[in-house]
Amino acid sequence: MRPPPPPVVRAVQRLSAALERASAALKPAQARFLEVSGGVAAVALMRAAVKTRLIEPLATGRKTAQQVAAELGLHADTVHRVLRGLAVYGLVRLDAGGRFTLTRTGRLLIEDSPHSMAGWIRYVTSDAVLAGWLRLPETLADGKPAFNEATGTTLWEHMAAHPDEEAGFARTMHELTLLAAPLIVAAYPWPEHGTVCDVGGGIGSMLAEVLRARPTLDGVLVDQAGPLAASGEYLAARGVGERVQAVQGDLFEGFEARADLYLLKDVLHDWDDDQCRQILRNVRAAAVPGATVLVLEWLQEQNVAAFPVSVSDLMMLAQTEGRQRSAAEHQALGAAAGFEPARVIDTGVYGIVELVAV
Ligand SMILES: C[S@@+](CC[C@H](N)C(=O)[O-])C[C@H]1O[C@@H](n2cnc3c(N)ncnc32)[C@H](O)[C@@H]1O
Repeated sequence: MRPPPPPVVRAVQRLSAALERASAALKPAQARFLEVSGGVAAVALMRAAVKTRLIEPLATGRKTAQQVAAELGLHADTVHRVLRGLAVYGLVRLDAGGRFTLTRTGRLLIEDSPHSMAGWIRYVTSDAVLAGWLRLPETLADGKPAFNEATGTTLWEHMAAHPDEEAGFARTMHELTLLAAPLIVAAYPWPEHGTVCDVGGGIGSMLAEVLRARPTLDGVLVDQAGPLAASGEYLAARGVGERVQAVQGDLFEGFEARADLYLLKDVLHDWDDDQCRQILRNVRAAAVPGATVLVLEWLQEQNVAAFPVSVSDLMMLAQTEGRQRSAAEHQALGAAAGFEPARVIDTGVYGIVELVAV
């Protein structure tokens, strides 16, 4: 039998086993940490790809970085490195011969492709939105709206003063709304007759899908001048232009729009509770008793961390005065403005919180 190792050797062995266990435990944590913090690179790469239309040459087939660079007049070595980075995030594929292929996710970066989300990347990486994110440390201390404090203006004033960004934002909302609209349309028992009014309805993306599903419904679209100006062409292209009345109105000053059903999709999440009550009071003032409001929002429970709703809540924190709320919170806001709660329908993406005017 071999003599036991001296105490100092046993101590070293114990220490090294402990270190090995610790490093085995730490490695996945470190890997996860780097993966999460690498998100900044993913967003920066997507922004560069949209701005230079980097992905578009790949729409016609597999290409090397040299071929992409030649088509776009870009720097070939940098194109290779950036496309290789995009491959890490699954937006393109890279083969051993140095050729890149577009993936279905990457295709969403192409302007004008079906379901393009290029506008979303433009918006979330715009200087103004980034200024809101960068102000978050101060907002943690004082709770003040990050965007407003960073830019000295609200998101909506900023949009009105920058028509290009306003059009880009409307397009972004349009892209996002089209993703969820089929689920929302399928989940709710829309009436056959009457009028649906989309309040803060942007260019009418949601309203158009409801009207297409119910050819005997009419529509009213309430929003500010910028989105309304773009709505005419869009609604006509969707074949519902003749059934929609556009009403330029302000959420806070009130508007005249008599309807059986009002939609508030991704509107209340932009505002604080007092502002939400004011908006709902103005909808109540426009409505008759018995009219229904559908609040269409991603629903956030206080103690549930979930994607995408909790990330959307942070976007609201960085960009607006609002937040994502639970169904019960929407019902409480509605009760303060003259609405009774009715059904809550989970579409799997959006919640539909039904409120009835009393
Ligand atoms: C987050 S977007 C939602 C757009 C649309 N409901 C959708 O889901 O695609 C908020 C909308 O509220 C509109 N809005 C913001 N402030 C407003 C105001 N004071 N009066 C009327 N509309 C306003 C914006 O123009 C924008 O279209």
